[in-house]
Amino acid sequence: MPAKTGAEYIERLKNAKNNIYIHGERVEDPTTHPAFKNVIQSMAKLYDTQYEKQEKMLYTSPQTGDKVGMTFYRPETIDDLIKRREAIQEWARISGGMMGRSPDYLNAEVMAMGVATDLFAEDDPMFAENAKNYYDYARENDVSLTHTLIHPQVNRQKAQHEQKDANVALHLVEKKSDGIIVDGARLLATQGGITDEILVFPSTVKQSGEHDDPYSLAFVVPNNTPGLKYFSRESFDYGKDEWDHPLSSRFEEGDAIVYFDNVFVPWEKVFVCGNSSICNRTFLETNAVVHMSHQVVAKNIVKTEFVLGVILSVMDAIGIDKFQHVQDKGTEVMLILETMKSHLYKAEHNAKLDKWGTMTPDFEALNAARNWFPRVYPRITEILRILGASGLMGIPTEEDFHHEDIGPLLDRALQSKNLQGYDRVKLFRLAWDVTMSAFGSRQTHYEYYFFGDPIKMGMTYFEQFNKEPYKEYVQDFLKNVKSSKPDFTKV
Ligand SMILES: Cc1cc2nc3c(=O)[nH]c(=O)nc-3n(C[C@H](O)[C@H](O)[C@H](O)COP(=O)(O)OP(=O)(O)OC[C@H]3O[C@@H](n4cnc5c(N)ncnc54)[C@H](O)[C@@H]3O)c2cc1C
Repeated sequence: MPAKTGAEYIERLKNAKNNIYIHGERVEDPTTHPAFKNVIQSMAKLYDTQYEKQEKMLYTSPQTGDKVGMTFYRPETIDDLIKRREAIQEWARISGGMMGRSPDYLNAEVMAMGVATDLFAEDDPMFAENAKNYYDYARENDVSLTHTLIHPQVNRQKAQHEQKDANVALHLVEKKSDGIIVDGARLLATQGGITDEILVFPSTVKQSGEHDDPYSLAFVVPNNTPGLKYFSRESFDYGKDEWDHPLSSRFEEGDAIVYFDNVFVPWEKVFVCGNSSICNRTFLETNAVVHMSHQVVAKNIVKTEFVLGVILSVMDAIGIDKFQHVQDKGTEVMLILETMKSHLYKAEHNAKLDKWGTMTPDFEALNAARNWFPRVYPRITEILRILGASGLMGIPTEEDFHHEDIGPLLDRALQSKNLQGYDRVKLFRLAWDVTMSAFGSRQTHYEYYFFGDPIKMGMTYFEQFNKEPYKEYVQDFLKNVKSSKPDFTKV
């Protein structure tokens, strides 16, 4: 089946009748529900773009000859890697990088795990075959995915099996001849319920011991599998129009707690079954984390370009661009952008074929970028907030501008250096939605946490960093410093 269109994505969701709960009700049809219908339209736009820009967004399937999504592509050369990244950035531009779970993120994971399958075979060759088949299936059917990696946040000092109610977390209940039964809760699925299927994988950073084997699982199921439930958080799409909420009204992806109520998973959809050792190594040893980081860094470059554009437009609008500290803040964001681009460039141009023949970006560069961006994105939005000042609060709605008494007054009162009040508020509403709305705050939270706890990621980075050359460098330097060390044994 060729890559899907937006209409096909919507049709599948309508027919799937996934079990989603929000605001105290069960959602009958997410495609028409106020909390989901707008982001579903944005997802549909991504899929339609595949056909509007076929040259960039599609390629010929090696299996069926159909045109399939470029974001499933398995790169074999550096040019391939760049082609895939250009497709990623094409999608990211549609939302200003505000859709963290555009399908390319998990398509990269499915591709990597479907090719580098040796690890899954450690337990049973069937699991490796499953991973390979799933990549083929997802690519050929343009399956949209969410994923869930984390156990419930009960007591982080204890391993899962030590928790007071350990089986609150997703765990293996039973192995049967045709599959497994799993039960319990998992966190946190962005776009939970509004994709076709859900991937369950271990955390990218947290490690488990063998006592946690019953909680160490990797599998995939359709979202309408009996017993699978999504408990969505309150929606930040308040039903306002695009002018008032330019981002929240279109790109609010939602996050959901996932509950597996004795869910049956057929063996052919299982990749890891009760093996913490394999889980601990999954993301690194399959290079999935490398390909996912490539997507993330490419997407976050677009996001930084977008927010920098908003910052510069705000500066122009209120005539602050010549002030020293304002320029310095603009420079801070420009430096972040250029540094991210350098990471990406290094990652792509130092890419190497891995042992499975996949062109794999240089992880050193991507790992630095994925550890760094969560630390600086909050600063980027802080800068926009500081520069916007009261302008981020003086933002009447479009209806106010249409009111015959006050519209003309607002248009005059809120004028800026280069804009009439109406256009200046349109810009500042965007700045507010990037920074201060519920949607904007969640974006900052998302960038900080979505890849894992940045503190834990930073510790792993520190531990894995090759520190010896730098210590030796200083040792050599010290050796050459003229010294006359006293003989302390004689004192
Ligand atoms: C907006 C958003 C969207 C997300 N989307 C997804 C998604 O689609 N799929 C998915 O699987 N996950 C998703 N996540 C979850 C994300 O993976 C986790 O937030 C992340 O892994 C951190 O885990 P946690 O939230 O359980 O934090 P915790 O692990 O509970 O940490 C809470 C705090 O305690 C500290 N802490 C915890 N343990 C230790 C320790 N041992 N030593 C020192 N400090 C510690 C942490 O540093 C942190 O400050 C999302 C998160 C957010 C915020």
